Amino acid sequence: MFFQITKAATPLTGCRRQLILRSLSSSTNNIQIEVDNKTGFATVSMNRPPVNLLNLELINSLTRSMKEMEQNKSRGIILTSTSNSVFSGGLDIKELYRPDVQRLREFWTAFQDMWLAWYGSAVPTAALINGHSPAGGCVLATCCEYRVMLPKFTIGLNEAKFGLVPPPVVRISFKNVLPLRIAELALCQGKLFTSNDALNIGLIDELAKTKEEGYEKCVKFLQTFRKVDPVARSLTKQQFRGKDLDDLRKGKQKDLNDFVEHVTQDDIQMRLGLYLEQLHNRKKK
Ligand SMILES: CCCCCCCC/C=C\C/C=C/C(=O)SCCNC(=O)CCNC(=O)[C@H](O)C(C)(C)COP(=O)(O)OP(=O)(O)OC[C@H]1O[C@@H](n2cnc3c(N)ncnc32)[C@H](O)[C@@H]1OP(=O)(O)O
Repeated sequence: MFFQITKAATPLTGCRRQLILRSLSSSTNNIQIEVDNKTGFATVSMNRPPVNLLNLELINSLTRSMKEMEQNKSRGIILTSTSNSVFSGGLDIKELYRPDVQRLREFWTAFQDMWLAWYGSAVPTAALINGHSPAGGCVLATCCEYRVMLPKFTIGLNEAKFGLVPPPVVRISFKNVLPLRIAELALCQGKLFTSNDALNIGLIDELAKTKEEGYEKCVKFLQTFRKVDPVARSLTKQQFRGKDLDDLRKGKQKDLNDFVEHVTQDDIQMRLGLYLEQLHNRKKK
């Protein structure tokens, strides 16, 4: 993939000059990448209005972005969104409801690959959670090594609430961040935590009042690796996450078959249909 590089001021950091890297091969422009001249850190912003739902195309763009930044020897990545109120609304349920099975298989394979790329990234990562982050949004945030969140939003894995069983790939990164008992209870309850509660249980690392402050906190975290050898850092991270990554790599086909079998069940389809309707009618009441 090719990037067009232009210099511009960024809304994130006021007048600090940054390189804006815009994906040319993505016809939807669903990701924006900015590289800070001073720090060399890249900000990857999900840009799929209105609520950054993870459809096949956005998922593929996220995977490609990570691979390219690794190839470019990026020194750190901040994942955020261009929205003012949503980090990511999670999976686009339209991908799961009455699906074309071939596309559903492609969709879940892409999600597995995105998880492998972000959870296993060689580059240090921080999530700047500038809005709600349910389900798939929470998975992305927990794939990162550090989380800074803005107040009065929610984050968590709420799948159980609408009748989905979170597959292993969804549980693992959550479990990597939280004590096991809290993770188990939260998953069984389908609980969404407020920013404050997320801080109290350790689901996020810091709160920030504004996106700019959150950005600075992410930068500060990434800078903690400045004097660490990048290869040693990356191999050490692999030692912690390697088994999880290997388990999915080895079990990819089974995980895919389980996912498709689960999602295409009549009962699950009915629940997904009801949930979509509920979301659509939410504001009419
Ligand atoms: C045994 C192994 C097999 C197991 C297989 C299990 C499968 C599970 C797999 C993976 C785990 C991950 C699952 C998910 O991510 S599912 C998605 C979960 N997400 C949610 O529940 C969030 C729902 N959305 C919201 O709560 C809100 O939209 C919001 C807080 C994100 C944003 O609120 P707001 O800004 O007020 O926006 P709107 O609510 O107005 O939404 C705008 C627009 O978007 C539609 N919409 C919202 N979320 C979704 C969604 N997830 N999928 C599809 N569509 C969505 C919403 O209906 C509006 O559209 P409109 O009605 O047409 O205007």
